[in-house]
Amino acid sequence: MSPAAASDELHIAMFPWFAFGHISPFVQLSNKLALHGVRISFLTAPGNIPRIKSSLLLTPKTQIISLPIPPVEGLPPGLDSTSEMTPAMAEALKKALDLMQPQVKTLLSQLKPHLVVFDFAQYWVPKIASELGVKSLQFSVYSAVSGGYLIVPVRTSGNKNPTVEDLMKPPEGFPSTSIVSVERFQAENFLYVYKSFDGSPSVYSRSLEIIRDCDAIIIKTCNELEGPYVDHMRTQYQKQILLSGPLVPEPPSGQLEERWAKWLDQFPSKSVVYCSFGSETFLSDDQIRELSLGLELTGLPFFLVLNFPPDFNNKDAKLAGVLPQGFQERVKDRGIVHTGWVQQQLILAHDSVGCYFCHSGFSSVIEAFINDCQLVLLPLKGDQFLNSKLIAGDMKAGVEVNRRGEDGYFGREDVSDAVKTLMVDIDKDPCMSLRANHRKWGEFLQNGEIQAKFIANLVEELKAL
Ligand SMILES: O=c1ccn([C@@H]2O[C@H](COP(=O)(O)OP(=O)(O)O[C@H]3O[C@H](CO)[C@@H](O)[C@H](O)[C@H]3O)[C@@H](O)[C@H]2O)c(=O)[nH]1
Repeated sequence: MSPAAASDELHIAMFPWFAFGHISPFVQLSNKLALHGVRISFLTAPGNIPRIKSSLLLTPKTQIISLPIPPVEGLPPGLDSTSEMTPAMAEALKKALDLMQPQVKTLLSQLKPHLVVFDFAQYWVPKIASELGVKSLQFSVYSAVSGGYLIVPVRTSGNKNPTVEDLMKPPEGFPSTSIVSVERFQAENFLYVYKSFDGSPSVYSRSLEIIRDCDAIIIKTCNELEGPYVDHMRTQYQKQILLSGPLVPEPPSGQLEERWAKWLDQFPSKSVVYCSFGSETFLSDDQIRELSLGLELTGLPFFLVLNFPPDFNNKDAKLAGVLPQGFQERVKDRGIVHTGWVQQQLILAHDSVGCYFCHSGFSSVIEAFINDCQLVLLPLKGDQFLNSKLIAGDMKAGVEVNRRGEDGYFGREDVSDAVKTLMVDIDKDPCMSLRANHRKWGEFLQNGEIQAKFIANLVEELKAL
């Protein structure tokens, strides 16, 4: 009998990549497990602790453990999450993380958890954990469709990295769904997954080592959403794959900032387009111009959030400089443009907001479904392209902005057409059927009994490991 099965109380060490797009789903998973009496030790760099404290369910059985990042070249001290880092610094962070093996081993030997649940970057965790008799599980915060498209051993058969042409097509064995190919600009973006930086292993190499060495993989999805893709991963990985379900967030606590609540209150129910691109996705100046002019063309009220990579010091000045001339004056009665963090879940839950124009981040799209906000998708990198195909293609529950295949260019009309399909032409198809499908998925995700069952099953499976 494994130690976990021997005692009723499961103890899990959670160890996400130091990025909030990863930390948040780890927090959500921890919270749902904690409600089943699971003891949680949450490992992170010190600077992330205050924000984690605001969302992690703090019970007597939950603790947050500080893991200082060792100094490495290219990563200024004091930066603890990728939201503060340039892409080059985030690569240096992977190197720093790799240097943390002794520290993590000592910590695990003191904590003595039954399981350690870790992220894509820490490929060395399974080895350390098995030396200590601790089971290790990767938690993938990405969809199964993206994992199965990009991270399967056949992508490098013959030991060669895939080319753009290879990546335009699904890998061998990929299920027959609406995804038969991707555009060239998307495949070019996928090359990142296979690229090693300055001797540091690529995301793909790290992932393959994890698939080989860990005890099981948990994916943040369910069969209802991604059944064929989950089956495909099981066949390709030859590893136990557990599903956490989509981890639908609890209704957010707190109140929407008064200035935003007041502004939104003046518009009719479900009329406002909320447009934002998550925590680490940025648009180029040209894309911002076409997006903003496209929103203007729709004639609808909108709340646009635009962020910039961390190396921009004065973000408000950058924003003012990048918006088209006269734009803010022209739209002042019906448009807000903001840079910085917003209370996304509270905005989506506001009665006036009827549409979420977004990057297809896997948590963001779930938040749109449960808040009855129509989805207009402008995926900009990696898994987002595949999430968007899942929603707009397989599920037919949203619309993707039309783009030029070669370079991904989109114009203002493409933006406006996509929004109007869902927000203006509502008595015609395809809008009627898209909205019906969206509603169906929203109901599924809001069904508390179904969602609770995902976690109850997971807890049983974890105890049985
Ligand atoms: O101003 C903001 C921005 C984001 N959020 C929240 O942050 C989360 C963002 O989630 P998601 O869109 O899934 O993640 P990102 O961090 O934007 O995206 C990264 O992580 C995702 C996996 O979770 C991937 O799908 C994306 O490609 C990757 O860029 C959501 O809960 C949002 O509500 C806010 O509350 N306020």
